[in-house]
Amino acid sequence: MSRSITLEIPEQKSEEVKENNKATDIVLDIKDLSVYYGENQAVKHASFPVYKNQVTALIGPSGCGKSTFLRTINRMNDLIPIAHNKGEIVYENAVNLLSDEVDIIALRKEIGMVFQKPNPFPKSVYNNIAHALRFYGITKKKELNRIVEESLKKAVLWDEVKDRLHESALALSGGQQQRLCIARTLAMEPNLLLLDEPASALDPVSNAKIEELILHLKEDYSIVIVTHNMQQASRISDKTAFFLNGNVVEYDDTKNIFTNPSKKETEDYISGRFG
Ligand SMILES: Nc1ncnc2c1ncn2[C@@H]1O[C@H](COP(=O)(O)OP(=O)(O)OP(=O)(O)O)[C@@H](O)[C@H]1O
Repeated sequence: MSRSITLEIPEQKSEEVKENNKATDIVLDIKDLSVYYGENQAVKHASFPVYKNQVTALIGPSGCGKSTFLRTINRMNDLIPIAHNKGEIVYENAVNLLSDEVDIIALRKEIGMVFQKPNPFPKSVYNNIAHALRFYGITKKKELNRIVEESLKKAVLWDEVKDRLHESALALSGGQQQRLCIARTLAMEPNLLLLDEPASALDPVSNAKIEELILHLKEDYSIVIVTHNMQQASRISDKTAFFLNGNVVEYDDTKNIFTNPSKKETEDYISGRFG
């Protein structure tokens, strides 16, 4: 059962210490994480850091555990009765996200997730964003208007929808719906964004817009993205983790993974020899 403690993070050390200590640049430290569905082990002893203000890409063939890994971070897998896990996901050097004591609602506010298929609510564009804000107690119209506008601007959607705020979100194009889902997540002022193939269901133009948006967002957020698109991973990410059969075969700077991988399996995968 989750007790209602929030993800309060202790004060950071002085800027000087911060600069000299790489550990303070880590937003998530994954330590020996294993995830199971019943007897099936979908993630096997994963250990790697996720750095602040960077994009970390998770790549690998279908069924190798990427989505499971992502869903475990914001505890979406709690909803699957046969799922269980071992190991730790240490957030901001302070909280193990897998601990029973973590307040799941606070966690999901701080760590937002966007899925492969755009999933706007069957509500107006405005209310897609305002709905969750009201849930968190923001009810003043002026404040709601400000956050809705800011979030849509951050998601580079404002200009396209500012005259359609009270139309149904379902009338937007797929690419616009996905940027609305990103805006909805940003309205919660998250710290970390988890993106599960956010552009794969979209046309090339919308895909390019999402990529551009991700590059822009990493100035303010840390991002973990699952992608099947090798070019996309190499264009937008700083770090890449290559998953195979639940194992993290290789984790490195994206540049190294794509130009000089140290494992043969990685080389075979990125050169299209399997997957
Ligand atoms: N809800 C679930 N219940 C039982 N097993 C599951 C569930 N979700 C995933 N699995 C299993 O866990 C393993 C990893 O699946 P996962 O979806 O994490 O892989 P993936 O790398 O994200 O695949 P894809 O790229 O196709 O989305 C697979 O064997 C899959 O069948």
